[in-house]
Amino acid sequence: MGLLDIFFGGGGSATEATAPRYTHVKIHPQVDNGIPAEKPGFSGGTLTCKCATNPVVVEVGAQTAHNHVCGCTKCWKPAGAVFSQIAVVGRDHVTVRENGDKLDIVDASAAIQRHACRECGTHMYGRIENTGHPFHGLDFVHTELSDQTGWAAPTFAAFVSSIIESGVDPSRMDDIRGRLSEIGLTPYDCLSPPLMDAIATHVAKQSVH
Ligand SMILES: N[C@@H](CCC(=O)N[C@@H](CSCO)C(=O)NCC(=O)O)C(=O)O
Ligand SMILES: [Zn+2]
Ligand SMILES: [Zn+2]
Repeated sequence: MGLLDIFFGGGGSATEATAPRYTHVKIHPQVDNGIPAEKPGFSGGTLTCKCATNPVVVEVGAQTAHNHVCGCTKCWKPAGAVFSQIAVVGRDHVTVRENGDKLDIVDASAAIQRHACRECGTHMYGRIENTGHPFHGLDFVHTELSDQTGWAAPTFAAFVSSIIESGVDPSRMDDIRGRLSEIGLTPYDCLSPPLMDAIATHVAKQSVH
């Protein structure tokens, strides 16, 4: 194979379909069997915790944005999942509707204060109270807690290397990154480039040059 073949994909036709190689690798129930389609015009729904009785219900009155799977240790994951799935929405669109007395803040010192059901442990929304934070004004929510369909689909994977901090064997990382790429969730070890650029822009505006 010559240099041009390497650059231009010699050895296979451009239309040749590549069979998925990593279907045995599980990421999160919302993405393992196909990512549900986002609906144009979708305008929100309700999130319900996992309690069989008196669940906490939170209304999210708008479509979410920047949905992603997150490998960090802080975001809530359903049982058995290696990643969480998490999106943002304007804080003004998040309202606790039922059993809010069951909510506790997981870690008040964290940038994102995660309000979790103390009985089942589900994180119902994460709020940034620091007005200087680049994402102040946005709440973090897990739309898989909703029965409605049409929420923003995840588009990338964040904090992928951080899954090792939760106990994943480093030898699995090639397969996990392979699976994420295969399903269209480009893996990053921090946030996606547009979000990192937004953070850097915020920091640049705050600093005096
Ligand atoms: N390696 C750490 C990373 C934790 C981290 O920085 N998480 C991000 C993303 S959470 C949603 O995408 C973050 O912004 N955290 C702020 C916070 O959690 O308050 C780890 O895995 O713990
Ligand atoms: Zn609960
Ligand atoms: Zn996270």
